[in-house]
Amino acid sequence: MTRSGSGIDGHDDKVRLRTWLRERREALEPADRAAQSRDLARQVLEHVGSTILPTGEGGRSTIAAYLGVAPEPDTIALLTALAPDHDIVVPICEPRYQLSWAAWTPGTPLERSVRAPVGEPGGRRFAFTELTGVRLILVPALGIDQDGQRVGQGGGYYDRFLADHPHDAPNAVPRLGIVYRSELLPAGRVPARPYDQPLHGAFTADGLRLFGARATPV
Ligand SMILES: Nc1nc2c(c(=O)[nH]1)N(C=O)[C@@H](CNc1ccc(C(=O)N[C@@H](CCC(=O)O)C(=O)O)cc1)CN2
Ligand SMILES: Nc1ncnc2c1ncn2[C@@H]1O[C@H](COP(=O)(O)OP(=O)(O)OP(=O)(O)O)[C@@H](O)[C@H]1O
Repeated sequence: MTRSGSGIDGHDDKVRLRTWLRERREALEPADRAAQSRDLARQVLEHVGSTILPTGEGGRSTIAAYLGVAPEPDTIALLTALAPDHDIVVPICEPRYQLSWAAWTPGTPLERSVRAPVGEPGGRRFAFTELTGVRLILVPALGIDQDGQRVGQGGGYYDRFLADHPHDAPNAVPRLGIVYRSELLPAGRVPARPYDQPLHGAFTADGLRLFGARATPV
C-alpha cells in the first residue's frame, strides 16, 4: 500500500517523513551542523535573556532541556551557558514511553539510556509535576511545521509528555522546538492526530518562529 495517508491516521506518511528527515539531517556537513548549533545556542540565549525569562522576574527558573546527540544540534554549549542562571533538567526514558527528569550541570556524568541512544544523568529522577519553576521546555525534533506539529525519533516519548501538559492550558509552559534551518517545514506538512500537541514555536539558527496564538510575543 503506497497511497498517501494510508493507515488510519497518516502514520505511514509520518514514517516516510521521519526517514526523509533523518537522511537529510545525516547528509548535513558536520561543519554546517556545528555552525548552526552555535547560532541556535546564541538565538536561544538571546530569547531566554529577553522575552522568555526576563531576569529578575520571580526567582530562579528551571529549563526542561535535552542533551543533543549527533547528528542532532549540539545543545551542550547552550546548556553550559544557561546553567549558571537556571536549573537545567534533562529527560530520562522510562518504561511505557514515559519521561522523567534529572538535574544536569556541566560535567554531570552520563550513562547511555537502556531505552534509546541518548545519554542520561544517573542521579535522582523527578516526575515533571515535581519540578518547580519550569519556565521553558526545549523539545528535540527532526522536523517542525508552521502549525507547530513535530516529527520526533518515533518513540512517542515527547508526544505523550506534551499530551499530558496541553499547550493551551492556563499557564502552559512555552514548549519550543530546536531544528536545523531546513527542518522548519510548511504548514500541514506533518500529519497530526487529535492528541498531538502543537509546539508554541521553534528555534533555528535564524531565530525563534512562533506559531498560532503564540505568534504574538511569549
Ligand atoms: N537528545 C535527545 N534526547 C531524547 C530524545 C531525543 O529525541 N533526543 N527523545 C525524544 O523522544 C527521547 C529518547 N527517544 C529516542 C528514541 C529513538 C531514538 C533513535 O535514534 N532511534 C533510532 C535508533 C535506535 C537504536 O539504534 O538504538 C531508530 O529508531 O532507528 C532516539 C531517541 C528522550 N531523550
Ligand atoms: N499521547 C499519546 N498517547 C498514546 N500513544 C501515543 C501518544 N502520542 C504518540 N503515541 C504513540 O507513540 C508512537 C510514536 O509516535 P510518533 O510517531 O508521533 O513519535 P514522535 O513524535 O516522532 O517521537 P518522540 O515524541 O519520541 O520524539 C506511535 O505509535 C503513537 O501512536
